[in-house]
Amino acid sequence: MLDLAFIRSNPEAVKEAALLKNNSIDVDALLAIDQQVVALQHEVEEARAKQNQLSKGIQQAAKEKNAELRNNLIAEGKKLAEFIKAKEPELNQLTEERYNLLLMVPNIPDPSTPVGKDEDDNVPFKYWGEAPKFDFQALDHYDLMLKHNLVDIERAVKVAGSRSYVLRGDAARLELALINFAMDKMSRKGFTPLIVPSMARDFAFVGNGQFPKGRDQVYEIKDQDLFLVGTAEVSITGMYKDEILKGEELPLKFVGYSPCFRQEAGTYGKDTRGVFRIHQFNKVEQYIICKANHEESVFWFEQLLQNAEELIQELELPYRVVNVCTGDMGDGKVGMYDIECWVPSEKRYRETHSCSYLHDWQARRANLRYRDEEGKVKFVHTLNNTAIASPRILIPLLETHQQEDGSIRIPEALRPFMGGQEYIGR
Ligand SMILES: Nc1ncnc2c1ncn2[C@@H]1O[C@H](COS(=O)(=O)NC(=O)[C@@H](N)CO)[C@@H](O)[C@H]1O
Repeated sequence: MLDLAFIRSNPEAVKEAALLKNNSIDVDALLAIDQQVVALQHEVEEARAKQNQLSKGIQQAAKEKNAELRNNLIAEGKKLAEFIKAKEPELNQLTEERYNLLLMVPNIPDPSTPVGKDEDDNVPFKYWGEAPKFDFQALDHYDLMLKHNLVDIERAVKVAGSRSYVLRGDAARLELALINFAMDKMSRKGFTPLIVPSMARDFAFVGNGQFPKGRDQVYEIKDQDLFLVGTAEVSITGMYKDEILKGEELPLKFVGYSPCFRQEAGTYGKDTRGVFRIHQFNKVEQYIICKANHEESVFWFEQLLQNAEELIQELELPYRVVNVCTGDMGDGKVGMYDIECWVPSEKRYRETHSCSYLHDWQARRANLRYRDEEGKVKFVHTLNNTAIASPRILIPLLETHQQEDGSIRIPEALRPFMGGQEYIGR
């Protein structure tokens, strides 16, 4: 959510952002409702002020035993009370309408964001590692998993329906190793490890921006104000709601693990082979709450990206980083980088990480605030990036490190988390 004062004084900038982000918000309609709310608020406050004066006058008239004046003033007070009673429902309804429109207003993208329609317009700006050259018939991740009995999709589908999977044997151990590898490295970087709820209340999804627009992607717990999170970002965004943090305790740096659940509505038929796009997966999430300062946000944006790059480099996976364009970045982002790992079987890069900074767009929605050194209460800035998301990361990992004998080399960095094991399938 943007500051209403900013929208009032910069309608054109907001309209431009909406256009760039394929966002259909009608800024003029929002401002028209806003003017009605302000006018009505003014009328009701004036009436209340008059009521206060009248009650003083009534007391005074009673003291002076002036019954006629007292009765006139009481009658006037009744008329005012009726006026307020009549206006309040209209004021509440318009205020709610304005709030619901405010939730649909996109953030202003940073000028460095490429203008574009969709992911095809994202701009790669960094490459790392050489795509492996196999002098043997390389297998894709699903065939590798079947070969080593590392997955059971049929039985998973029996239990949980489409886009589900069972990881078996060393794949199950590999996923846990990857989660521990990420949590361990990020903890040593001073990020506080969290294991957060995968169920959260509506306000947390409004807070991170998943609601109202992305409601169709979320599983709901029947008859409770609880929904399954698609990312620990939702749970962490909700944790500090309504608190006022001390400036000196910022930035808060979290590395949060949670199972993640996504309906993947609208992706029918896409990425149906293997474990690329599934309804439940595990993710280790980097999350920053920092002071409301653009330079500080940009610093952490680069840091979160670098943290993820270090993890991927230790996994010895070739990747590239793309600057996500305005049409693909979503409403809340000021800036967004995706990391895409090379997938040999597809001979292309595929997204494995997504890094964003949002200024105070989430903080306004979730009411996350801090007191700065001058004692002023402000909304914080928030940022997030994937550290590791599995099993998707297993795809480049298994394919890239497959050997001619069909075994899979476990990267050095992961071995301590796999009991020192060096290969799968040997
Ligand atoms: N349906 C899915 N199946 C498997 N992995 C997924 C799925 N959706 C997302 N992921 C993984 O989770 C990563 C982050 O998801 S994201 O929506 O892009 N971004 C976020 O959730 C942010 N909170 C940063 O992690 C993706 O890059 C991908 O690696």
